[in-house]
Amino acid sequence: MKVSTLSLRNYRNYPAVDLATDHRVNVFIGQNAQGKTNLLEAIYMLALTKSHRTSKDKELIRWGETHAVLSAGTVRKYGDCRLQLDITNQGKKARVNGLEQRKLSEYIGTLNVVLFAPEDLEIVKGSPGVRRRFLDMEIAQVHPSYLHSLNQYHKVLVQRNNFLKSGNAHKSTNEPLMAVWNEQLATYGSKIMTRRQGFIAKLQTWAESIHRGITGGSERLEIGYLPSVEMQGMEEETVLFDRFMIKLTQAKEQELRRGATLVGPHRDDLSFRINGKDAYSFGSQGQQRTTALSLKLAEIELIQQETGEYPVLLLDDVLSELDRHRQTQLIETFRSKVQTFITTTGVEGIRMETLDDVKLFHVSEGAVGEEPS
Ligand SMILES: Nc1ncnc2c1ncn2[C@@H]1O[C@H](COP(=O)(O)OP(=O)(O)OP(=O)(O)O)[C@@H](O)[C@H]1O
Repeated sequence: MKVSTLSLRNYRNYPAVDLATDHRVNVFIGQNAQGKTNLLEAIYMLALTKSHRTSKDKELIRWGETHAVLSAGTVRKYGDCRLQLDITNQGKKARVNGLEQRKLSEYIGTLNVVLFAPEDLEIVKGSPGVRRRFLDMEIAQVHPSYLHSLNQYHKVLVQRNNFLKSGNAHKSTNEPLMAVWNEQLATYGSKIMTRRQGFIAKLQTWAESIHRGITGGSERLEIGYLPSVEMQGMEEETVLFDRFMIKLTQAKEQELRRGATLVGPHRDDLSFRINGKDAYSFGSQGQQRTTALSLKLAEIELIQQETGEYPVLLLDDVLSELDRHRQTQLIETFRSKVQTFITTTGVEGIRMETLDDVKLFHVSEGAVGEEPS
């Protein structure tokens, strides 16, 4: 999979830019705050219809404007595609080859990307919410129905939480209403959890072998799923549903007291262990960074396995943070098979001689100049 052209209109600090990006490696070079990450964010938006930096779409529209448009030409195994995303204060609309997509959740997956940025360290070091977001974004790219379950689950969760908070949930006359929400919560919740469990099992296989390669065989990475409803091995959705319902019954009194839903995938977490030790508590900064890198490289392979095509790799200012060995490992991975977009303040850290088909773009104050190839 490849992005061959990229156009931005009134996006972040870009009034208008049109780029030919039909190269294996595209490098955006520029000083700080010139708009390099904005370009990667635009590609990420075209893939996932969400920014990796903000949940407020308003921030993406150029100041003083009301409408931003992103578009890209993509080259895929089964034909080329023209993608377009319109962003206004009222919402977003996606088009594929000019045809408006009924639902954004059905559009996601048309372009697959893997982004690796300094903030990814937070997947290991940060709060459980960061890890759940990582899981959700990655699974949604390869399983569009996952996003549907997630959206439905959150709708039920909000209603159920409001009800628990209101104090009306104590009344026995309201029990039938609670029973309906419990069933919906367990239905969508068990779908989400079985998907997460399957995804993590596959991610583990890839990440463990990649991590071993990066560390020269000295470290064994294990990824664990910590679901809020106990799972025994690979679970059937129906078995999990029953257990979810039992857990909700058991938690009833506590939920009424606390005024919140205490069971379900909104409380899931992930664990990372290096040679048997928890990377969150005991990992060095370098080990945590390598763990995040292994996860991202594993995702590349996993997307290929699930979709039959390699995703586009977006590297936001990360090469300079890696030592020579890890940098080489990263470059070797994407060199032959993955189209890559890199942002950097200078090319000194990048061993250009190891790359072929590279294009340099100079980014300055919302304008992009192409260096002749
Ligand atoms: N909605 C917006 N409208 C106009 N300009 C914006 C908007 N949002 C952000 N910017 C501008 O975009 C610039 C930041 O761009 P970006 O984050 O891509 O920087 P960068 O080149 O990646 O920098 P660094 O190397 O520091 O990460 C800033 O100058 C900021 O003021």
